[in-house]
Amino acid sequence: MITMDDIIREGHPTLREVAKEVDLPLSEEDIELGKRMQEFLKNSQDPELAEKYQLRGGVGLAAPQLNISKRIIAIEIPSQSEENPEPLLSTVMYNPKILSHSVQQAALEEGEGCLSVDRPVPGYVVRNARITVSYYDMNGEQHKIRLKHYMAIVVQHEIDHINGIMFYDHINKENPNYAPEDVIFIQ
Ligand SMILES: CNC(=O)c1cccc(C)c1Nc1nc(N2CCN(c3ccccc3Cl)CC2)nc(N2CSC[C@H]2C(=O)NC)n1
Ligand code: NI
Repeated sequence: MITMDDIIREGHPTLREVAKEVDLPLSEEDIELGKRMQEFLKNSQDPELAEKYQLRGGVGLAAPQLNISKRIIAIEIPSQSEENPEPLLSTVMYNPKILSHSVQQAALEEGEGCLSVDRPVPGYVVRNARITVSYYDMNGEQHKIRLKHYMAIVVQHEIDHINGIMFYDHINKENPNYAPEDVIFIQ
């Protein structure tokens, strides 16, 4: 199983590379990697397993964070309500691509954290509020989905990783708490 020891930290050159597209049809290896990335996220959200294996909680993970420079990201966003246990978004995206996005922007009110960054970096990470993403799933099916707010932010954070971009690259140097007038703040 993937643990924090497998996750490379800022300063490692792979985090600044543009990752390579994966070949289709997907190889067994790439399918297995996707499954392991998703399993890590689920484990990281389980209080007992996170404690037992000292995992930091995450809702997204990109292959470059495992020192694998491939365009693969895993997203596991748990349900926010007790009634509906279904996760908000649970998928592995191969060769994800943002096809279009809103002019409207959004930012997490509390700033962003990253499993490859072992320090808090305060400031607003201003991103597109809504995006249309195409990707292949682990069965090789192509999808085109529209995401907004928290889900859109998480997917943009992970797609940044396969392009060698870190969340703090987006934080305004002069004023980390800068955000456009009409930004949507996400709790
Ligand atoms: C510096 N301030 C902060 O970190 C920060 C501080 C407060 C609130 C937010 C909202 C913050 N921000 C932030 N919190 C998260 N989590 C909250 C905890 N959660 C989680 C943890 C444990 C079990 C289950 C779960 Cl669900 C996992 C997800 N995740 C991200 N990001 C940025 S986009 C990719 C995503 C990611 O997975 N990062 C590792 N940012
Ligand atoms: Ni990250």
